[in-house]
Amino acid sequence: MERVSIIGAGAWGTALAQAARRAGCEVTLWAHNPEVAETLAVHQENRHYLPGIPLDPAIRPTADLTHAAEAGDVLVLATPAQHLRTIAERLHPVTGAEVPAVIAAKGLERGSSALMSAVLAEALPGRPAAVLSGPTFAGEVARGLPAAATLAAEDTEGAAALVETLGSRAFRLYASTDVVGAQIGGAVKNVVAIAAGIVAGRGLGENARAALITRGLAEIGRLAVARGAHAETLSGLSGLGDLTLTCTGIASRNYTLGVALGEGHALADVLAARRSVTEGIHTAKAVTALAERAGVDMPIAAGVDAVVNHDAALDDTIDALLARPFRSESR
Ligand SMILES: NC(=O)C1=CN([C@@H]2O[C@H](COP(=O)(O)OP(=O)(O)OC[C@H]3O[C@@H](n4cnc5c(N)ncnc54)[C@H](O)[C@@H]3O)[C@@H](O)[C@H]2O)C=CC1
Ligand SMILES: O=C(CO)COP(=O)(O)O
Repeated sequence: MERVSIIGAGAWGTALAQAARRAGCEVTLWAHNPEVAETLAVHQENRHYLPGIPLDPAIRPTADLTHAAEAGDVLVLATPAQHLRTIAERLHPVTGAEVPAVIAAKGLERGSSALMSAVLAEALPGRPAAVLSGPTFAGEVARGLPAAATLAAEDTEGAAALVETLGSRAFRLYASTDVVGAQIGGAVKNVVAIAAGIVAGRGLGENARAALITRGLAEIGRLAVARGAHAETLSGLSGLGDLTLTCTGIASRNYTLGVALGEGHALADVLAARRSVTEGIHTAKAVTALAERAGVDMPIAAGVDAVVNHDAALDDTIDALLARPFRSESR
């Protein structure tokens, strides 16, 4: 039986623990907060981040990172993106260099604008790194409803091996070698989802949301290709698949944040009422800086960054987007 350690017991880490159990793995689940590990052990339920879903009692919760690292022949990193560096640095001295690390976080690092694979290369050097990304709301995956995602690793055999380890009937994984494309799709869709939510919350209509999703995909594609991704990855599960889910599904934290902003609620009030992470806020800042440096036009991401990180007025930002000059659709 393969031993898998999931690092991060938020909604997604918990769902991945369930998926790995269904795939027949021995699973350890590390929680940053000892209280979460305790509730997982006592109730076989993640009452903090994924309430109401009974978990496989064979999942082994722990708050001891060294123990979790030693218990896994595969590590799945499911912390929020902004915490991945610190956790990976703590893992460095306690894991073997041969242990593959699968990045399940979706985001760019604030400040450096680095992809999670670049963060990992610095914090856990020399490790085979893979990326798991796709349209996967945690609650549905935890319940065992069917879902599919991209499992990308530069090494084809490594990707295929991880698909075998983590994939199952209800959690269908598709191997890819496009580590960059899978990460950019997964990270930037959160930013576009905030914009899609704003469109819905402001009552701008279904046409506007479809336009926003499509033009959002265009700007994700421009950045991804500029960073060396394959264009076709962006029409796959980690691109169009996740973008569609997150820009329409009411289980999305990013989309519902946008809806609330569009309805006129203040960002601080929405965030104060949430325990869970809304990745698009951080990634909006990071991706806007990255796009500026790379000379890639990303007006939707820049608009979201202006609203959520720089207090720009919503209606002015929407007006500025609508006033942009007409251009060829292929640009
Ligand atoms: N929830 C979902 O449906 C999916 C989430 N993801 C991605 O997975 C990542 C984790 O998201 P969720 O599990 O949903 O988060 P969550 O909001 O459910 O939980 C947040 C997690 O962060 C942990 N945390 C808080 N402070 C920390 C710190 N200083 N160091 C380390 N960990 C800390 C909390 O203990 C908790 O485990 C995100 O990048 C998200 O985009 C990816 C696919 C699906
Ligand atoms: O990544 C996700 C689904 O694939 C979860 O999206 P949210 O973080 O917006 O809830």
